[in-house]
Amino acid sequence: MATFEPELRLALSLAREAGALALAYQTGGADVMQARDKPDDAGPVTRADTEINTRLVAALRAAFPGDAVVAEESADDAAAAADVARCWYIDPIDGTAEYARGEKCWAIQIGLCIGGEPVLGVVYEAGAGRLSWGVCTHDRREAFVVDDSGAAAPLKASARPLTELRLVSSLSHASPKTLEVMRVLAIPPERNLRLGSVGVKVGVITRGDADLYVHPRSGTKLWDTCAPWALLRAVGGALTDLWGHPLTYDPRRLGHDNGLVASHGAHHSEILAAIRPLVDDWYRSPHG
Ligand SMILES: Nc1ncnc2c1ncn2[C@@H]1O[C@H](COP(=O)(O)O)[C@@H](OP(=O)(O)O)[C@H]1O
Ligand SMILES: [Mg+2]
Repeated sequence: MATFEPELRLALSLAREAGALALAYQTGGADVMQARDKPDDAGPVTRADTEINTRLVAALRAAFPGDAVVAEESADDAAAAADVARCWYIDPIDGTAEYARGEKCWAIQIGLCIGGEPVLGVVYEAGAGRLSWGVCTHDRREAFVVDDSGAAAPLKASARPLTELRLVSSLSHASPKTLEVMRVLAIPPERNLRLGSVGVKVGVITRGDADLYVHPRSGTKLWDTCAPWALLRAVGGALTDLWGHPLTYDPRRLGHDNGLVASHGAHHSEILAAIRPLVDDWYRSPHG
């Protein structure tokens, strides 16, 4: 039986350790965080991103030497993972822009894909004191959220009807296309919660506090979605590109160039159908 207990235990302890380091640096202020911009408009990076990246990659390689590890701040060698069945995708800090501004909506994300399918995910929102984990395999389907006191509760997505959908969307990478999505789905502004980090946004759906996350543009990468998608799969949610195609986890193609639609699952196909005329209008054909 594949329960992935050793993998889960290690990922949880690494995430907690990394979260403590990131919080210590964030509390230290700008001089300690050392935020700078990556080349080619790739967004900000801080000392916590690079140091946590190094620690997580080393620990996972040591514990599981046969596995591939693809991590945001050392992704130049990602293509070498293409022929390895088990691949970890690591985002040392997702929502770095928010982290560097001293906000709370960022997360340490550790995900494991097997044969291109996310089976295990840990998303630690250290600033918010919330750690979510999920395992979704043939033998085990479980997802929990644990607070800093250690109290754990099972994750459970909502099944709010199409007429009452609550949206989560990007804070730092907003797109005017989101307003068009809100118009066709009749979602008023007060039902659009804007937050940093894919893991934080998907986390809101896995706790039933929102139903839908749309990122109507490129820019997210496999390490942004792997761990959150494992959580969402475990609670019966859905995640596709804007056309409804499943996401592919091939380390030779790191970008989700066709956007993201994550939902509680119950109305995913209706949501895709409602936004399809917009999507067709935005792009002549799926690219990437
Ligand atoms: N248009 C875009 N350009 C660059 N990066 C983008 C992007 N849209 C999303 N991302 C990346 O996707 C992640 C989630 O974005 P957001 O928090 O806005 O939802 C962030 O990862 P990092 O914070 O790990 O760099 C961010 O950099
Ligand atoms: Mg990220």
